[in-house]
Amino acid sequence: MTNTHNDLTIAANACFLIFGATGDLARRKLFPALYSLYREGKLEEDFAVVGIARRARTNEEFREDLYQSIQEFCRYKADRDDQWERFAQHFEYKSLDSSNVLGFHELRELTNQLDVKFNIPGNRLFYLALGPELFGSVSQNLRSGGLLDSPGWHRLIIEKPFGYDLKSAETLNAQIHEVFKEDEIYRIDHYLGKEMVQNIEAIRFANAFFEPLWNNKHIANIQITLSETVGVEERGGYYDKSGALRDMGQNHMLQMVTMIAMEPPSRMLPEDIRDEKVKVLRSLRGYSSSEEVRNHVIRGQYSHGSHKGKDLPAYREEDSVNPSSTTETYFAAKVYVDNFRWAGVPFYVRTGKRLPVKTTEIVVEFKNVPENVYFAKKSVLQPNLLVIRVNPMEGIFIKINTKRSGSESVIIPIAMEFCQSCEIGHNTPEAYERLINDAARGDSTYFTRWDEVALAWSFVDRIAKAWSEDASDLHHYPAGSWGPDQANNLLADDGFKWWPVNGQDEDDVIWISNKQG
Ligand SMILES: NC(=O)C1=CN([C@@H]2O[C@H](COP(=O)(O)OP(=O)(O)OC[C@H]3O[C@@H](n4cnc5c(N)ncnc54)[C@H](OP(=O)(O)O)[C@@H]3O)[C@@H](O)[C@H]2O)C=CC1
Ligand SMILES: O=C1O[C@H](COP(=O)(O)O)[C@@H](O)[C@H](O)[C@H]1O
Repeated sequence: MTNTHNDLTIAANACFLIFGATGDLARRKLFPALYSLYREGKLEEDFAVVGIARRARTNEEFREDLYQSIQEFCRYKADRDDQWERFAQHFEYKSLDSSNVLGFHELRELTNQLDVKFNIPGNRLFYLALGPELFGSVSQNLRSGGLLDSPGWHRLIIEKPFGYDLKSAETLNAQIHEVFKEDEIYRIDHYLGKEMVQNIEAIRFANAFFEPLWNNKHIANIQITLSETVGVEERGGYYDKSGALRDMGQNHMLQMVTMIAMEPPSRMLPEDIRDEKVKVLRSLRGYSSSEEVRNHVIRGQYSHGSHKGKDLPAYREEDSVNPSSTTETYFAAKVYVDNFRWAGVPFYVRTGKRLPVKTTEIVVEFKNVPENVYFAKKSVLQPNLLVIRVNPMEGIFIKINTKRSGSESVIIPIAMEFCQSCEIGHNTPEAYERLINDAARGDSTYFTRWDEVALAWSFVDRIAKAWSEDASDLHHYPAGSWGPDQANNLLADDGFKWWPVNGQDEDDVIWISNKQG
């Protein structure tokens, strides 16, 4: 296997045009990412950023918003010193309505001037941090307004959701393709920018003791949990139309399944990796009938509850949510990848809002040794686990069995943990930081290609269709709980259980960890 990922140290030399520059995503993620890249030398002095939105802002006001966003959300804090002044002078604001081509000619003039001012060879990175209804028209306006006439490369980063279902995604894709070629389109799935999701490749392909066991002969099941403590916050309007399956399942969840299940690519090149991911998506067993869906997918919606003593409203009481909504805020599914490697191995996946803990974790449960011939009378052997902790804690642990020291044959489980975030602390780049840097360097490995998106929608659409026909299987769970009990039966029916996240509640396990305290 050849590793041909681009050199991470190359600095971007481009004009970034951020559409939606006064919005939540820009403030919480994009500006902090750009500042971190600057502090780390991945942006040098030959770049410019134009923030675009409708509301009026002077450049000074925009730079003040930028400063506040960095103070609040960036892993580096800024001082109002020369370095800050140098950084801020790369930012300009342009007020325009993106759905209308009128302002785009002026935008082109502005970017041409910035090219000269900052010695940029016409490279353009367009970031659409806008509502999805604007993605198509903005792409068209970029062309009509002459923004694609500059020398250099032109790339489009597009936010999720990429469509609402396969049909709408196809329409959107066709609109964008009228303007941009596939290799110029960078569809964001920010989970692919997370350190430990990217680390899956290394864990699998750089370790002699994992890859030979990475198949249905040795793996009993895979569990992926994306749990959130938050509710829908200010996004009730969007979320009530989307639900957990579209919001997290179609993208982040299935992307993690592909990273775990894909075959080793022949080279670590974007297209080779994406080809392997597509094969996994093609192998997903589709559930079509209502009965199949009910047997394999559990959905839930949070009702009134509490978390850490705080009273929490029901989903139906949240702002901009239909009071009789049947939108799921939770789903758990048993997924099969029907190929030679994974035949018969269930992938149990679950995600939900208002669960007890914020965590993203992947558990690989290995099959037991053939027979517990030696220790059965005294000990119950626990399965070996490999646990990849993605979020918020980053790291891995493995759980193995060993003889209790001094005993004759008492077997005890030991968890050996490497807490990566404990080692490097705030130096872990944020997902958006990596992804913006990758797009600026032309590395599309951790962005989703159209065929991945389309296949993921095909899988999700069937479930969504069955659900839309009959909502009687929507279970209500108290906010602050682990979701509907029915999700436990998915595993119990196969003789498994959800492993506690973060290794919590496992009193009998001895931990060996680099964590302090
Ligand atoms: N926020 C988040 O954490 C995440 C967001 N996303 C996606 O990112 C995108 C942006 O989300 P978010 O920042 O939360 O949304 P916001 O509603 O906070 O921001 C929307 C932005 O778009 C601008 N805008 C809206 N209409 C126009 C228009 N016609 N012309 C120019 N600018 C316009 C708004 O500014 P103004 O009103 O001044 O025009 C504002 O800057 C969405 O697609 C969302 O789904 C994806 C994952 C996470
Ligand atoms: O894309 C989304 O992701 C967030 C969770 O992201 P994380 O990085 O904090 O785990 C989720 O809250 C949101 O609903 C969804 O749109």
